[in-house]
Amino acid sequence: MTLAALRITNVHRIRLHARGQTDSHVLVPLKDQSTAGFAVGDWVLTDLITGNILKSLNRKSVLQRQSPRTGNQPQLIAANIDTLFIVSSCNADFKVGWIDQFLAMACESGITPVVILTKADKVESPSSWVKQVKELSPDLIVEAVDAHDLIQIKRLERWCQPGQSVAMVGSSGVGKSTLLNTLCELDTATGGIRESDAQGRHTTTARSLHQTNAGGWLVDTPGIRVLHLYNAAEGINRLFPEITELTEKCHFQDCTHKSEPGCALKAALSDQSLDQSRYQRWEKLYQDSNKLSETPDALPPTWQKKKRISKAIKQDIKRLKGKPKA
Ligand SMILES: Nc1nc2c(ncn2[C@@H]2O[C@H](COP(=O)(O)OP(=O)(O)OP(=O)(O)O)[C@@H](O)[C@H]2O)c(=O)[nH]1
Ligand SMILES: [Zn+2]
Repeated sequence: MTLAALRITNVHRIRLHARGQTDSHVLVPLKDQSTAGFAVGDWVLTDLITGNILKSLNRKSVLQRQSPRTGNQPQLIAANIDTLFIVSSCNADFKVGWIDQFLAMACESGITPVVILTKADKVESPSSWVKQVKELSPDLIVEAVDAHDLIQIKRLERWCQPGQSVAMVGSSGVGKSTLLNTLCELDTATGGIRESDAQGRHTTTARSLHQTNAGGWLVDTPGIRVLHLYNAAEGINRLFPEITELTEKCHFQDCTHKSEPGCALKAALSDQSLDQSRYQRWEKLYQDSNKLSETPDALPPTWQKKKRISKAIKQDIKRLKGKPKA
């Protein structure tokens, strides 16, 4: 038996591609293993003689979404990732809700999010685009670049050093393949699996792991156009810490922040100590993450809870009635 730790570079329906120190391997999972259980970026202990995967090594992080096919099952996007490049462009209307979902997904997994705005060469003032994104979250890292420009792309290399792994997400046409080609010096033909779409445009279709010029790893994740968060309550909480803090002060532990008395969120909205737009973004993320979730992060009031609410209201009324008149 010759053992080696290999890193999964591509996941196909019946086989996996993996890389060792210097060579590439094709692995066929055993009968009790399914390729769906592996993610690009996974480390596997393999017997090089038989090609059998003996063990999947523990993941330090995992990016996953709700499977678009099976609903509430998780679908693995990538594993062992340190940084998530959320790619948008300076000449497209970037959708705040879309960026928020990826921010929550990164926060959930303990991955550093970095927003990359491509096509900075096509606009007069890239800084105004950067400012718009920075308004989403005070600590958010945002970089505006021309994805073709090797010198500008050097700014992204601090996340691509040896031992580091980056995953890249973004809608079609924002410049992910261009970034991949510049960061990894690939030519388009080897940059990924590309197919023509209905308009005859070339588009990348498979997730894959590539070594960057700086010595790290980059996972391209084409085809992630719709994202339904999977188990992202913790990520949403981390993204909106001031709202999380308020929800802990609500009178009812399972407050839905709709009509309950003693809701700290509603109080903060009415005295304007809570930013309305951040509240709306938080609410949208929660609603989206609960749409398909098997174990919703926030449940609607149950009959027990309604009963407790009406009891609390009755107690309040009684207390007020009992108060001596001033
Ligand atoms: N001027 C300019 N053009 C860019 C930049 N980034 C990408 N492009 C161009 O935009 C077009 C789409 O870029 P791609 O890199 O193929 O986009 P993609 O995100 O990989 O698209 P899919 O493969 O469909 O997911 C190409 O014609 C690129 O040359 C940039 O920073 N500046
Ligand atoms: Zn509340």
